[in-house]
Amino acid sequence: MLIQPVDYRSPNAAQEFCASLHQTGFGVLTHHPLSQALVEHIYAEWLAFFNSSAKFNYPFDPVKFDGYFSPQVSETAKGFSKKDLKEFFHIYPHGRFPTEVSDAARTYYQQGSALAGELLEWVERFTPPDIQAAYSMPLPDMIRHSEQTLLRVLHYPPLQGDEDPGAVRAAAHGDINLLTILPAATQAGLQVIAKDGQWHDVPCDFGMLIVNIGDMLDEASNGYYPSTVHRVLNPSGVAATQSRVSLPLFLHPRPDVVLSKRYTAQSYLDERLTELGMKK
Ligand SMILES: O=C(O)CCC(=O)C(=O)O
Ligand SMILES: [Fe+2]
Repeated sequence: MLIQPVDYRSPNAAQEFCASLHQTGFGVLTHHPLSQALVEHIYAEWLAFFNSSAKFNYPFDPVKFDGYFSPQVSETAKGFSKKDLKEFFHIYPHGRFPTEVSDAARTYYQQGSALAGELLEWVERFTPPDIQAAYSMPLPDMIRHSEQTLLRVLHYPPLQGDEDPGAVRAAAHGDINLLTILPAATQAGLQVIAKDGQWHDVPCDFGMLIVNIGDMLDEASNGYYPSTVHRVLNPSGVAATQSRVSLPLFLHPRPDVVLSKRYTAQSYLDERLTELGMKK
């Protein structure tokens, strides 16, 4: 297995976890503080939301970037021509939130952001001094009072058999932000690419928390923490007839934060969203 799960409660958790992030761009935590019951509640009620027409009342806002993104407006990964087979809803503190669901996802936003902030402290602590010296500020300061962190509720619909050949649930991509935390989804399918170019399944036992480095942290750490390309495969067999729901939280710095000599968080995000076809 490429990625060894780390028990959040273990005395060496921070060190082992950061070693995994350094080596693979990914880390997996067991026995972490996020409530599995809360996650399951969100999966169930948002699946019902995606299966209803209420979602159309919240069309995505091209400026604020909140709301419902249909499969027709979904992302096209960098270097790909087909849109991913997914629909999703973007939750921001300042954005719209459906009246059809409970506030569970809002609660998760708070708790997930707090945990992601703690994991960013771990990352800071286990950054080698020469790399750390180039951070424009300590990593936890980059997210202080940030309003940019994004909770995405993702629905991959059952496959109908008439999908565009070559279209996949999530084509190979790197995340744009600092750090992503992702509870194990309702189905397997997430894979990560290793240095030798082989694809590996990411451990996804229900209850695990998957964490990965995004491009902004790769940029700020000069590649010490690599943003690793990952994808979600199309299922076959019975799983193809079922939905997959997942819940990535993308930890973002404030827009003015300097990432490197080349980029602020804002200039980096603008460039990447343009590449994704999400910003004109
Ligand atoms: O659905 C998943 O398991 C991963 C989603 C993902 O990689 C993304 O939205 O960036
Ligand atoms: Fe991703």
